[in-house]
Amino acid sequence: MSELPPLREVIARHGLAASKALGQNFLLDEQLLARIAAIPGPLRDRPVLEVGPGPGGLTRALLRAGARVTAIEMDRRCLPALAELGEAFPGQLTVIEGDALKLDPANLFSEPYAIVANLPYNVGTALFTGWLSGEAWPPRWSSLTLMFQQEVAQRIVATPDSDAFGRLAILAQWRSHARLAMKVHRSAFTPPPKVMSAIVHVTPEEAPAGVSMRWLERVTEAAFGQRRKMLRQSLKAVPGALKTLELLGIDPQRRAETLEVDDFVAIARALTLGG
Ligand SMILES: C[S@@+](CC[C@H](N)C(=O)[O-])C[C@H]1O[C@@H](n2cnc3c(N)ncnc32)[C@H](O)[C@@H]1O
Repeated sequence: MSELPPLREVIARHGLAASKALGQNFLLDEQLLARIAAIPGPLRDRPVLEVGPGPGGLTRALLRAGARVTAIEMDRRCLPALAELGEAFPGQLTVIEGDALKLDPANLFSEPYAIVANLPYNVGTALFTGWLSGEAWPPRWSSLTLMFQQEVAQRIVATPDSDAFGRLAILAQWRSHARLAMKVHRSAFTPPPKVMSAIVHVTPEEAPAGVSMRWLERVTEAAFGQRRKMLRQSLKAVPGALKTLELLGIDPQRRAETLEVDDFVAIARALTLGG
């Protein structure tokens, strides 16, 4: 294991007081960071995209695991600390200064890459939905290992018949496997956020044939936009949807959250076929 200065020292030496505006809550416990870096599986010589490395705690864990890391960070104050880290792991770390919301990571890699990130809540959710929403499948990434507020993580892995089940679960599960990999107590962060966090791990699976993402989104948006209503009401505005329920034998008196992910896929497939 490379000898590196403790993260607290790196933060103090580079004046990296956590910025609220940038959603900075740093992880400093190196054992915890090593466990997070192990979630994607063996990383030796594997390309990894890390979004929001900050002072580099998770980054050093990924580098120690042998990954070839490309890291995107928008806080330029962190760049000297990350440059030092790069020197300790020659040839393993590339740092890009920028806003991950404005960059297409696929352009940075020539082979499948694992994405790992501990991001501010709003940025994490926006990137997550973007990475899962492309029509092209499988995606260029091989897995997502992302920290969320625990409540959001639970919505991503939710199963039917629960309040947490909705658009996010369907987006994450209809052609991927999503699991809650680790809960992280708020006290693990500096400074501690108000709520608990959890890490979700997502791997792509084969996409069901004949389903367009656009139709799936349209149906789930309508169905969960009025989640307390029966489907015959909530899906009224989606052309062909009520007829499709009848053809598939889905009772229109049911509410969206009682349907399986596969039911939404079947509805979207019929609508995709119909136009
Ligand atoms: C919650 S901190 C985590 C830092 C570090 N990965 C850790 O685990 O200790 C989030 C990091 O993401 C960076 N960040 C926030 N928004 C970003 C964006 N749109 N693009 C790239 N980095 C961003 C912040 O500057 C910060 O360093």
